[in-house]
Amino acid sequence: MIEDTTWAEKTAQALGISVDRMNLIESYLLHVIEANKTTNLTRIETLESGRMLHLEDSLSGLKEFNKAPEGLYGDLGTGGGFPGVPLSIATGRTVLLVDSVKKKVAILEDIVREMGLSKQMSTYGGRIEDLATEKKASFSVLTARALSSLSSLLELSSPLLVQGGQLICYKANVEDEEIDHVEELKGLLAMRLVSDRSFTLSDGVTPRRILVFEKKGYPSIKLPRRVGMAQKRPL
Ligand SMILES: C[S@@+](CC[C@H](N)C(=O)[O-])C[C@H]1O[C@@H](n2cnc3c(N)ncnc32)[C@H](O)[C@@H]1O
Repeated sequence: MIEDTTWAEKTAQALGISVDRMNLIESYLLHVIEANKTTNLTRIETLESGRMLHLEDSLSGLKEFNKAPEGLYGDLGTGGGFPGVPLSIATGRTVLLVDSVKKKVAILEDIVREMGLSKQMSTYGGRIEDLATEKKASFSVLTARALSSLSSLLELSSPLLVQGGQLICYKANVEDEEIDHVEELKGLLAMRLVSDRSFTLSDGVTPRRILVFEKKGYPSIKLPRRVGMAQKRPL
């Protein structure tokens, strides 16, 4: 119990957020771990590993997130709500949690309601490509962790973003070829790399790379392509 308090306090201080918000973020993780006993939301099952691999990791992009333009925020392929829920609680920014698996989204909806966070968080149970048709050029910031290759992420995000809107990608190791490839797709997708930061999580070994892309101009192909194409047949 004493150790739990210390973790939330230490993390809150390191990140410059209030202890109350950090406690709420940790409480969300506990809800996810509980729900995970009956439905597969995440492969992470313990509080200790969840603190690092879900909470610390989700919040590791705060620096980039805080610089993103004001406006609608969406977490693409949110799964158990990461990084969307921790980022939303930490900053007070409203979020749309997007995932194609309706069962997962229904559980997130329940947790969010139970925690009294429904005003700040809503869900979309469907594919990103369909959201792009329904809410074209509506988002100022998007996040994506453990979702797809960079080229697929840029293709899925471009039609959703307003001009100057940003996509924050949480990646592990990225090959130079993948970066070169998205450079080549810059004109086609109207998405350009604006920041790139690499580090390890607090265990000293888990690699993390945060890449931020900005929408500038208009894609030279019609987006979204047919549902599934961006991930099955990346450009
Ligand atoms: C590996 S999980 C990552 C979950 C979470 N972002 C995390 O880092 O813990 C990827 C999630 O993306 C969702 N997903 C994949 N492709 C999608 C698409 N085209 N539209 C909506 N959701 C998608 C999957 O259902 C899955 O829940």
